[in-house]
Amino acid sequence: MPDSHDDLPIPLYSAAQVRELDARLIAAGTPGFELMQRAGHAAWRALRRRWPDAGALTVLAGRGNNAGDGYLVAALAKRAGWLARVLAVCNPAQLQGDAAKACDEARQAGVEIQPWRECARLEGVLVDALLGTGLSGEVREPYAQAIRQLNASGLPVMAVDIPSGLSADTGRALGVAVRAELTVTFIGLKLGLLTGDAPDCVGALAFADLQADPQIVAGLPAEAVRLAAGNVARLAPRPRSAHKGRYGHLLVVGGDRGLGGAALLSAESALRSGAGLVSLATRSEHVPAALARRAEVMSVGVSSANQLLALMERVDVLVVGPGLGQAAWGRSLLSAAARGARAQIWDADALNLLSVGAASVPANTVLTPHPGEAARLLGCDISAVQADRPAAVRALARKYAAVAILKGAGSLIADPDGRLAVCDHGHPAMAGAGLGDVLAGLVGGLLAQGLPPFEAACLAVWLHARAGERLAVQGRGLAAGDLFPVVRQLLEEHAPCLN
Ligand SMILES: NC(=O)C1=CN([C@@H]2O[C@H](COP(=O)(O)OP(=O)(O)OC[C@H]3O[C@@H](n4cnc5c(N)ncnc54)[C@H](OP(=O)(O)O)[C@@H]3O)[C@@H](O)[C@H]2O)[C@H](O)CC1
Ligand SMILES: [K+]
Repeated sequence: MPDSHDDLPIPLYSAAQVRELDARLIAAGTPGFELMQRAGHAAWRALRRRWPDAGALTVLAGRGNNAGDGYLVAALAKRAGWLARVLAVCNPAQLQGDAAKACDEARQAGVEIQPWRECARLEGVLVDALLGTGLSGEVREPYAQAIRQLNASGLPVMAVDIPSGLSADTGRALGVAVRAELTVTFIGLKLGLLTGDAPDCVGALAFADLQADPQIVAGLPAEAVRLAAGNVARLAPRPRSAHKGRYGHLLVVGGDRGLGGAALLSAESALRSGAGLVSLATRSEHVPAALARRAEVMSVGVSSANQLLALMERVDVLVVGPGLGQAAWGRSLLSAAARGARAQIWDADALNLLSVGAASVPANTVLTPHPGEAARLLGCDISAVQADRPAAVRALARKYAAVAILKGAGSLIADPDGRLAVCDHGHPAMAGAGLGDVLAGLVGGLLAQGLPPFEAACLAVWLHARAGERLAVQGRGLAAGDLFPVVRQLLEEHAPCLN
């Protein structure tokens, strides 16, 4: 396994699962202290790679095995001729088992071990070995104060296994969390390193498998998978005899008065992602502009549910919601769509109307809420959604018996059978108008080409996030429509159209 956070489909574990992995490896004959020594070496290697000339480090150590890792990093640094100090947040005499052994190793190497004080002098690279997967509940004092001091120091920070204060299961900062430049995590990638507050805390992520027996690791079911080129679905190459009838007919329903652009963005996104035919059912006043902008989209003015039902006869996939509004027009069209037997994507106002019981979700639907919409759908507040994003997206999938995409930092995809995927690509510049419309159209376009709902949702989220990332790092302001050519290019790279 590479020790860098490469674009690989790595399984994601909960804290309990990683502890179980630890126990299985030890039961299979690898002593716990051996694992800790490997962790110490992996962390020290990653630190030296990133800060080769630092020459000094200060470890902030707690009282569990996470601290043990930190003591061993200090011992290795000292032996390499670096200045190495450990500031112990709790009395080292309280250390037990492997952590106590690690502390002895640091002492024998000549590491200076002092009690941590708020006024303690910090120098060199700071090593966060306060809390790891043993964190439970909001961070207590004096750990919280140590974390605040570390974050305020302005010095480079490496987190051991997980930034202290970050929940390994949910990615939420439990009161306060370390903001690291680099996190070195061991044996199993934790789900909480990729979603929620993690993008603000983890920094660059390095992964070290500690030479764990792959068979033992594979023997433990993972909590989720990280989406990567290696595990997102691929569209089948197209035969030279391909014709548009083979790639689905998608209908976008939306665009109430003043909201026509959202629906058109979705339609164009579906078109650009390869759907065979794309229609747009919208307010009549938007039709001339839609035809002018995208003649390839068959735009039709609709004003009644019956008109929509007639259109639905001819299509394979529906995208309902972009610019739908929540007035009578949008309500009547959503109630018609809900009677459809086709695969559907419910986005934006379709979700808001769903949350007030204006319609019920048909089978084969993909829901694409952002955290606010998810909170309304679950009848809770947004802080509860963000407090445990994996639980929230799973609850949505179960409640509506649908595939659910929970957008936001570290987008999550769940299906009613319990599958869970995380996409840790993306960029803050993507928090803008229209990006959701483009994603909804992209999911629809992939469904129209025959991908099952969960696979279509995962591939769409991954393409959308990668495209946004590629554009944002070019330093350009990001308009939603800018994604179209980049998504197309990524699709071609990932799943070439021709053999
Ligand atoms: N399998 C692996 O991946 C390996 C992991 N290693 C390292 O081990 C840690 C996990 O070590 P563990 O001892 O289980 O737990 P921690 O070190 O994370 O922390 C336990 C101590 O933290 C205190 N604690 C817990 N919650 C809080 C809180 N909210 N506020 C303050 N303090 C808290 C807890 O105190 P209690 O009073 O609650 O007991 C414990 O003292 C893992 O992350 C890796 O770094 C191995 O080294 C290598 C293999
Ligand atoms: K830590």
